Amino acid sequence: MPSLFDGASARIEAALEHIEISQDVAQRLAQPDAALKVSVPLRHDDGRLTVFSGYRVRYDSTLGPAKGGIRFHPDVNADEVSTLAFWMTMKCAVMGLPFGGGKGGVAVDPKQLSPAELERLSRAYIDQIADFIGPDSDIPAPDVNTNPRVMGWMADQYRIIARAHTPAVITGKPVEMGGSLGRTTATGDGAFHVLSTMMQRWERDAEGTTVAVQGFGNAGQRFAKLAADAGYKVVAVSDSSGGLYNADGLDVDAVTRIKNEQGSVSEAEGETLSNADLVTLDVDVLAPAALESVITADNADEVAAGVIVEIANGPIASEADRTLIDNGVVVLPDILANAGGVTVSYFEWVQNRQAWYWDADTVAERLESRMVDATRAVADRAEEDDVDLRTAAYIRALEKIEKATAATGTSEFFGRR
Ligand SMILES: NC(=O)C1=CN([C@@H]2O[C@H](COP(=O)(O)OP(=O)(O)OC[C@H]3O[C@@H](n4cnc5c(N)ncnc54)[C@H](O)[C@@H]3O)[C@@H](O)[C@H]2O)C=CC1
Ligand SMILES: O=C(O)CCC(=O)C(=O)O
Repeated sequence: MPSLFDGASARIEAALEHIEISQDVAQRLAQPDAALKVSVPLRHDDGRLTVFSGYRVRYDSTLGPAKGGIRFHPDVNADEVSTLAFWMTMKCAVMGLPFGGGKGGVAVDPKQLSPAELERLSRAYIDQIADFIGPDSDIPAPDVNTNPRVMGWMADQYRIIARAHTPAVITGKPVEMGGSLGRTTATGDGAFHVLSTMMQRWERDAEGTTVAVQGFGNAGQRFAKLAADAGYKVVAVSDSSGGLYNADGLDVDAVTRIKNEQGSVSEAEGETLSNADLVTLDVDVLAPAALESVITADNADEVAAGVIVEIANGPIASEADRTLIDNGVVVLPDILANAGGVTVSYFEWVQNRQAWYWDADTVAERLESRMVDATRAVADRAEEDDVDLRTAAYIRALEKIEKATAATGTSEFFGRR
C-alpha cells in the first residue's frame, strides 16, 4: 500500500499532465523543507512520566512563512505530518494567502489526559519546537483534538520562552488573547461557502438536498448546522463512536447539544449506523469531516453521493480518484473546501501584527468573499482545462508557487551569498 505521502504526490503528477512547470520546482516540492521530531515528556497527575513523539514540518515557504495546525491523535506520525504540511502548502497557494505550508502533531490520545495534563503536554510541545516556529517562519494553529484553549497555552508558553509578547506566532487563540472573531467557525463556514457557490453554478436548490456528515467536531458540526439552516436535509452524522440516521432529517441543533453534553452523537435519538455505512449512504452530498483515507479503492465504487465536500484533509485516497471521476462523483477538494480555517487564521495573523482588531461582520464578509472567489477561479480553470476540480486546484496552486520561485531566482534553491 502506498504511504499517505506517496498518494498525495500523485495529485501533483495529475496536475503536471496539464501544465508545464519547472523541474526544479517539482523536485523541491517532492520533499519537505525541514522536518523536526521531538520527545514530549509529560509528568502525569499521579507522578508517572510518559514521553510522547512530537513533530513539526515546514514543507515549503516560497509564498511566505509556513502555516498549519497541530494535531493531537494516537495515529500521528512523520508521514502523516509531512503530508498534511504538503496539503497546507497547496491550500495556502490556491487561496492566495501569503503563506507556505506546515503542520505539527503529537502522537497522543488527549482523551486519556486530565485538563492539567493536557496543559502540561501543550506547553512541553512548545518548549521542544520553539526554535523551529515564529511569526515570520512557521505559524501553528488548531487541528484535530486541539482548540483555542490549547492554542492559548501554547501561545503563552512561547511568550514565556521568547520573553516577548508575540501573539502572531500562533493563530486560533482565544479571543481574549488576540484570537480572531470567527476563527472557531471558519472551517465549517468556508466549506459551506464552497458548496453554496457550486450549487449556484449548477443551478441546484438546497431545499430537499440530502447531506451526510462524517465527523461531528469543530468543522463538521458547523457545516451541518449551516446546511440544515439553509434548507438541506442533514440525514446522517457521525463521530468516532458511530453514526446517527434519520431519513426525514436530523435536528442538528439537538444532536449538537447531546454531543456536547454527553460526548457522542450516538447518544441522541435515531437509527444508528456505522461510519463505514455512512460513507456509502445514498445521499446527494457527502461531507467527510474526520480523518484521512475513509474513501479508498476498496469502497470508492460503493459511494452513492453525487457530490463530496472534503472538509477533512485527505479523506479520499488518491487511488480512489479514478473510480469516483468515472462514476460522475464531483469532489470539492480539501485544499479548497476546508481552507476557511487557514483563511481566518491569516486574518488573525494580520490583526495581531497590526494590533488592530476587526468586528465579526468584517471577518465573515472577507471570508465569504475569499472563498467564493477562490471557488469560482478553480471551477473556471476546471472548465478551461477540462479537468476535475481537484486537478484544477492543484494547477492553480502549482502555478502560483512556480511564479513566485521564478521571481525569487536561484537563491531560493541555493541560499544567499
Ligand atoms: N479545525 C480546523 O480549523 C481545520 C480542520 N480541518 C480538518 O477537518 C477534519 C476535522 O477537524 P476538526 O473538526 O478540527 O477536528 P475535531 O477534533 O474538532 O473533530 C473531529 C471529529 O471527528 C470524529 N472522528 C474521529 N475519528 C473518527 C472516525 N474514525 N470516524 C468518524 N468520526 C471520527 C471525532 O469524534 C470528532 O467528532 C480534520 O481532517 C482536520 O484536519 C481542515 C481545515 C481546518
Ligand atoms: O489555521 C491554520 O493555520 C491551519 C488549519 C489547518 O491545519 C488546516 O487547514 O488543515
